Amino acid sequence: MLIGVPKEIKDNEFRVGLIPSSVAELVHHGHKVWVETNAGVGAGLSDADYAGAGAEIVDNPDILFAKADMIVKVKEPLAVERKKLRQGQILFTYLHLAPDADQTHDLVASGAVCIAYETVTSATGALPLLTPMSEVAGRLAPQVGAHSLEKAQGGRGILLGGVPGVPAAEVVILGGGVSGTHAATIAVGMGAKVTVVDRSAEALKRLAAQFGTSISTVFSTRSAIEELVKRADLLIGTVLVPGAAAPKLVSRDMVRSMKPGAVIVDVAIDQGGCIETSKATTHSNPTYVVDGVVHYCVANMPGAVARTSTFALNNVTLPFAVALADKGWKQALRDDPHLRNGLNVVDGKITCRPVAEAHNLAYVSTESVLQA
Ligand SMILES: NC(=O)C1=CN([C@@H]2O[C@H](COP(=O)(O)OP(=O)(O)OC[C@H]3O[C@@H](n4cnc5c(N)ncnc54)[C@H](O)[C@@H]3O)[C@@H](O)[C@H]2O)C=CC1
Ligand SMILES: CC(=O)C(=O)O
Ligand SMILES: [Mg+2]
Repeated sequence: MLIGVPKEIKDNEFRVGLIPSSVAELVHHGHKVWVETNAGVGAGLSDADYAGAGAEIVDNPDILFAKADMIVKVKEPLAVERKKLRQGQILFTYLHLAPDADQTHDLVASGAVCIAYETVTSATGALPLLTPMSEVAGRLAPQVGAHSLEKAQGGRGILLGGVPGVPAAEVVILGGGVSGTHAATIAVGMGAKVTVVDRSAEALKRLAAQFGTSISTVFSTRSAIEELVKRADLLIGTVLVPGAAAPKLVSRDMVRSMKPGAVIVDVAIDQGGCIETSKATTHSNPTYVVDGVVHYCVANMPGAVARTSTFALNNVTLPFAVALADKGWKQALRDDPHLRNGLNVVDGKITCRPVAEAHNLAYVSTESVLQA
């Protein structure tokens, strides 16, 4: 199989779909890999590194997209990339389709086989291809939140950890899954007073066992969130319903009730965000202010630490990329029910129920596609 790795073109996205050791693995399995010129340079990976691993360096992304049997990327294809996809071509990357009608329509129209990292599952019910990036984004959230709380950034002028004699900031984290847990780790480490909200009793129990009394855990209800949001200096949104648009847990009125200069970091923005006033921003222009509250809603936070993130992502994506390349997509999906859950769109059909529901489009089961 010919595998194509284009350079990411999203704003300040420096990650890359395959690292040289992944390329070497695929080449060892008898595949050809084309990597776009400078695709890895933002993650500290040169064209020479890729050539040394057996890749061919290709200047023109149009040719790479036109020829490759499988495209391996990081972020969702932007409109110009979507135009280059073709019937039957495999696209293996993050997609986040539920909040993105334009992308969904374009992928349906392309006829491509679109497998989303974020809906691949594991035997434990986790999302193994989302996990490492949720770890990264969770760990970044208190860091960018602390920066946004600085006066020059429009924030309240509060130091997350306080100092002796002056209280620490109040950090409220909505969602205590992967990203929320990692956000709590860093916020506690910075000395903040941390509360984590989740609707899962299991998640709350796990958090209490992990953090003891260094955080508070709260069951997710509207009134609990209303009270906590008012008190928060930094509100971090990390809730997820897999495949679906994020539930809007914080209304515009709740945002209005926040302290002037408080900060929201909506990590869940890639699934549409869990705060009514959130809209996606970029690393070039990461924040905006609504009702005196600074919003940070960057949808590709891990791109900021591209080297760490690229390696972490490849550790989990490589076995699936190899299976897709070795067996072809149909057999790979037949053999692995967890990879099968990654299929979102194929041959013009939507095979991820939450995505179909989000856009009021027909749902077709992956199993029926595989039988055809
Ligand atoms: N902005 C960015 O750059 C990045 C964003 N993400 C996003 O972060 C989000 C979180 O991902 P993970 O932590 O891996 O998910 P996860 O599934 O590990 O955790 C989500 C948590 O939200 C909880 N939850 C769901 N509905 C809730 C509700 N109504 N009230 C309270 N809690 C609720 C779940 O019980 C779960 O514990 C996802 O949307 C993911 O795509 C991940 C990486 C990078
Ligand atoms: C998960 C995701 O959206 C990211 O890593 O950018
Ligand atoms: Mg206010």
